Amino acid sequence: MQQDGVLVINAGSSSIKFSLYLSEEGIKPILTCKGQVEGIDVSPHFLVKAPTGQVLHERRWLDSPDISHEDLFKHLIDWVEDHLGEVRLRAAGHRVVHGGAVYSAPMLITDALLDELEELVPLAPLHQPHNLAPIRALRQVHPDLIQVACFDTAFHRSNPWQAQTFALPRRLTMEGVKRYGFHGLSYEYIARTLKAYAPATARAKVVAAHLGNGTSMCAIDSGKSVASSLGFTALDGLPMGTRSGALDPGVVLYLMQQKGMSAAEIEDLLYRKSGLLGVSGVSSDMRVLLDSLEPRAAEAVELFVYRIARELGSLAAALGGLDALVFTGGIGENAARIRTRVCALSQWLGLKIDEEANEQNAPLISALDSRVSIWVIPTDEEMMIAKHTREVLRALRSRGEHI
Ligand SMILES: Nc1ncnc2c1ncn2[C@@H]1O[C@H](COP(=O)(O)OP(=O)(O)O)[C@@H](O)[C@H]1O
Ligand SMILES: CC(=O)OP(=O)(O)O
Ligand SMILES: [Mg+2]
Repeated sequence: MQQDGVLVINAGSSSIKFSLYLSEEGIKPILTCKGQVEGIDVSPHFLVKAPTGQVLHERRWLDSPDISHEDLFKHLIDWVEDHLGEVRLRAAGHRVVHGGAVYSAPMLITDALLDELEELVPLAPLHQPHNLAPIRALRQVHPDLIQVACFDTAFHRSNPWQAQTFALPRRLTMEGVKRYGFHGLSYEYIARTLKAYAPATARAKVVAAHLGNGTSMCAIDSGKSVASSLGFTALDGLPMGTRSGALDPGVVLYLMQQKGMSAAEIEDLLYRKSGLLGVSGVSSDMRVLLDSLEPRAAEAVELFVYRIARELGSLAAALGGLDALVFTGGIGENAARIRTRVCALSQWLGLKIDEEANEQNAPLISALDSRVSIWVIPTDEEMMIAKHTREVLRALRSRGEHI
């Protein structure tokens, strides 16, 4: 029997992730396989797994920094098409990092929308071009395929105006120079999953920490985002793998006026050469830093942890209290040492970790007498994209469109 499929694409700066879901009306999307090309620009590695963890396909391009995102995406899509079997591709859902001031819900992709999203490339140079390229590539080979953009900024549109506004002249705010926040698909998934684990906690005051290559934190009140650490661009807030996080804007003026740096050079410095990489001089990869004996690697880790603990205080203030902290993202889900350090610096807020549960990355890692509950929840941005894409399909069908 032929089944309908939804392809989900989450294209990042150094990886392209995909998932293929079966999509039957009234039934939760069923995952059939999940894959990713990692290490783009160094030595790409393509790996596809079944939900059981069984490896379905693997290929490496050793020392091939020249192979482009486009070539790798083509390889990925060829593999998907060869393995669709009885599945008829109904739609493709994409993570698009920046939705700007206008888009606060998943959108059906049209040429006009693509052009508008293209204008936001300067606000997310590490992500937006790679988010849009697979959409364009798929439109070329499958012009009739329904494609849906799911925005990382959308979940934060519930923020009160104070959380969205910079203290700049109003005309700039009116132009859209304001805080958008990112990692929204991840936070939406965390809010939903916490509701399943602990419904009363999910209705309370929660801070979620998405600690990955991109890192941010979000204050969630009764399931809604009220503040987050990322801003106009995905450069604000915490130090990240290669991004600086929040800076005194005077640093940018100094770099321009005293050092004569161009906008492109400053962009390169702040997006690609700063953060954990810049401070350690060793790596942007937390695993490497945690294993390193280099003192500057330890300092980079300590700065990362210090800034997370400070941000937690700030977001607790935005919430007017704190009932739960959730760790997610590659670092948040796996690095017990980082969680221990953050919680140790946050004892004053009523956090007390259970070290044994923490070592096991257990969902609930707080001690019984911790006032604030502490959780580790693996995120699933792809699942949220599949869900939103099905909702758009359903809306199109209910408008009588033949799809
Ligand atoms: N076991 C682990 N211990 C410490 N850090 C880890 C571990 N596994 C992954 N990480 C870190 O997670 C980060 C990548 O996070 P991830 O969320 O996968 O990134 P992306 O933002 O690219 O999706 C890297 O810094 C990596 O070192
Ligand atoms: C917005 C952002 O930083 O995303 P990522 O974690 O995928 O880099
Ligand atoms: Mg990520």
